[in-house]
Amino acid sequence: MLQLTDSPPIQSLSSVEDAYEVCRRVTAKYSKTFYTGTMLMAPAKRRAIWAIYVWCRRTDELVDGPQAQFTSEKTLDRWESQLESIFAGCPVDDEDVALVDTLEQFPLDIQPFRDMIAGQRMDLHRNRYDTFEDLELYCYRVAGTVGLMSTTVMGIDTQLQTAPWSQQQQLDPTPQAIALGIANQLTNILRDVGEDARRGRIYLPLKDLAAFDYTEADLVAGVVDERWRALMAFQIDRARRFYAEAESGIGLLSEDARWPVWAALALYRQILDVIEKNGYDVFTQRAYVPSLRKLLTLPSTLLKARVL
Ligand SMILES: CC(C)=CCC/C(C)=C/CC/C(C)=C/CC/C(C)=C/[C@@H]1[C@@H](COP(=O)(O)OP(=O)(O)O)[C@]1(C)CC/C=C(\C)CC/C=C(\C)CCC=C(C)C
Ligand SMILES: Nc1ncnc2c1ncn2[C@@H]1O[C@H](COP(=O)(O)OP(=O)(O)OP(=O)(O)O)[C@@H](O)[C@H]1O
Ligand SMILES: [Mn+2]
Repeated sequence: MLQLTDSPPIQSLSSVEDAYEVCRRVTAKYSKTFYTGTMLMAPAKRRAIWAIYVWCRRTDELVDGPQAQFTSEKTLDRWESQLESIFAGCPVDDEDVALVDTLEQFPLDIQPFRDMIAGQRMDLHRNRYDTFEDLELYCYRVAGTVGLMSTTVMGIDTQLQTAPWSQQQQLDPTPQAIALGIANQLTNILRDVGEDARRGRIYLPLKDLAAFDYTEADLVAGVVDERWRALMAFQIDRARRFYAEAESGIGLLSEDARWPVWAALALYRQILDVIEKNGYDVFTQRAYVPSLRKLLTLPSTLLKARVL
């Protein structure tokens, strides 16, 4: 598991190549979907995403990982200081070396990284969300921000920027990048309802539960009945609407980024299909897309990347 080092800075940090290899291994281990997406990318962009993935994973692990019980606001303050150091070109530990190198090649803005930490601060103090608007802010912070980081690395199609008709078109894919992050986070929340409830967290908006006459006690008990199925169908439909919004922005990305993003979108969205196939029982079984199914999905995403 990833650990945030409390020890004094390591004197001899790893080489850039070794740091990227660590990031590659961590991405492959913790997210087969995103690792698959990165393997469709050009090498420089692929390893930059690995470096960002590891920073995001370490940030999430502070509040979600095995050391979470020791994490306080001060821990996140220290992590934010380490972030400032990285953006100043000064790595503190081995994994930072890869992100420092990435920052030398891609003009990443520090704000989405700060917003991600703000999202983790919400997880420190909050384990219920009354409305979808409350939840949407959380999803922006922990996932929409990843869309912004990733888009900077993948790049926007400059030919579109100079086309004669470009003034009339929306050429900035920021809203769609954020939408894909939110869609992924909503999917992750639906997949992990049982796991999160066992840790005392309910991300599903309480107003949504009430609208389907389903209680927090039902959720903690893992009740799967007509009320639960209707509530989950409503949640899945909303997540799919965010995926649909994201799709409209992929064509604005650099050509070499479109297939990886179509692939990552399609693979993650398939988790929703598996939840439906499992009868919405996210309490006793974890919905996942088998590796073969992931591979069989790739050709159709390549076609979409070329045509749409
Ligand atoms: C192919 C590609 C560019 C992928 C980006 C990979 C990346 C940098 C992901 C970081 C994910 C991460 C660890 C974030 C920390 C907080 C967190 C855990 C967020 C949730 C991710 C779940 O990750 P995982 O499945 O590994 O977690 P489990 O432990 O298995 O639960 C999230 C669901 C957020 C994921 C959000 C994204 C990957 C953003 C996607 C958006 C884009 C790539 C923008 C595309 C651009 C346009 C115009 C559509
Ligand atoms: N956090 C987890 N808890 C339990 N099982 C997991 C977890 N992560 C992955 N698995 C198991 O690993 C296998 C692959 O699942 P999955 O594709 O979701 O892994 P992953 O690497 O987390 O992918 P992604 O995060 O992109 O969805 C499945 O058997 C799944 O049950
Ligand atoms: Mn995972």
